[in-house]
Amino acid sequence: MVVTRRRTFSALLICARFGQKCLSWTTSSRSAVRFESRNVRSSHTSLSAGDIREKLRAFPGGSIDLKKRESGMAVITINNPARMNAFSGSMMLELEERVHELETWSEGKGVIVQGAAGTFCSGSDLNAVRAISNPQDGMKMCEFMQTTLTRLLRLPLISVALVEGKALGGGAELTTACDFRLMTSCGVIQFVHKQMGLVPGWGGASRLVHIVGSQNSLKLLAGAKKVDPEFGKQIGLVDEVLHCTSGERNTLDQGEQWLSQFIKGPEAVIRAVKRVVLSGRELPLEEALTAERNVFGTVWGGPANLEALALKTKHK
Ligand SMILES: CCC(=O)SCCNC(=O)CCNC(=O)[C@H](O)C(C)(C)COP(=O)(O)OP(=O)(O)OC[C@H]1O[C@@H](n2cnc3c(N)ncnc32)[C@H](O)[C@@H]1OP(=O)(O)O
Repeated sequence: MVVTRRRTFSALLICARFGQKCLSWTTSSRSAVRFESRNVRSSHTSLSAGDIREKLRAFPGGSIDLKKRESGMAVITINNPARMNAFSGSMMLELEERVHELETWSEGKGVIVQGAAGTFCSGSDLNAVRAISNPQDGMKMCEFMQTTLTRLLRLPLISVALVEGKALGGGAELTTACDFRLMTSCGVIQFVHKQMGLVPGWGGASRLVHIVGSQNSLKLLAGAKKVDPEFGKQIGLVDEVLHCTSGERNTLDQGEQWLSQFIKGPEAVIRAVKRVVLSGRELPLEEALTAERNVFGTVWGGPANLEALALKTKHK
């Protein structure tokens, strides 16, 4: 973990070797984030992550399952069907472990995040929420989930949230921590926080503004508006609508088929694509341009590039 204290947003370091440490910046006097090509760590000096782990561990149930395929596609399943895939405390901890596994998976190209048993995720487990309902614990839980979801979004893999059934509260926030959102025709994304007397805290509001803009975000958050596939596509939250069929397998097949069009080819190139988009999304232009050059250097003259040149590839 790297903690560099600064008073402003501006400290930014770009190093030449994108393959290892690439970029790091500090975000405020209270927190620091290190962004590496394969790793993100966040630490708030006034809040201890250690004791929230203990508290989260006290709320077991469900699991976060990860399957990594030889094709370079992984599937994360939010698995707690008895509670509509709500996040228990132990599931929050497990998600962090699964994200770490993906950070160290050098053959990976894509990841699908889905819910078990025909629904996506109903947010945090309300039983755990009741038990840690003081503001300090709430903020620590948010810090923990923000860090994990930021790391999920920054994986060098193209990520897809596969929304079958309902994505509510923290479940809606989770969808925004993926590059794309696919939704079955009977799916719903709803930021129900306002109806719970809350606002998003897992980073979902900040990411939502980047995806759909502030006007649409206000509508979704202040109106706790249900997003069906048609409205989702209209505002740019949903990238593709899938058939609503019975059977989880079928929906996953559709999701995998959709994602496979973007992860064809060598992993070095796919991961480089994700990295240049990530730096464009997260960095000021000058820094993004430098990062882009550095990533370019990792593929220029590389095996895929040389092969394409040898084949005299034409783009008809
Ligand atoms: C980060 C901030 C947050 O995430 S705050 C949490 C936001 N989420 C919510 O408020 C979801 C509340 N739940 C609901 O609205 C409904 O249960 C939904 C998800 C629409 C499903 O409705 P329905 O199909 O009728 O099933 P149901 O209500 O009988 O639920 C089945 C069992 O699942 C449980 N469940 C559901 N959601 C949660 C949750 N978030 N935490 C804990 N348990 C949950 C229900 O209580 C129900 O359990 P049981 O069968 O009564 O034992």
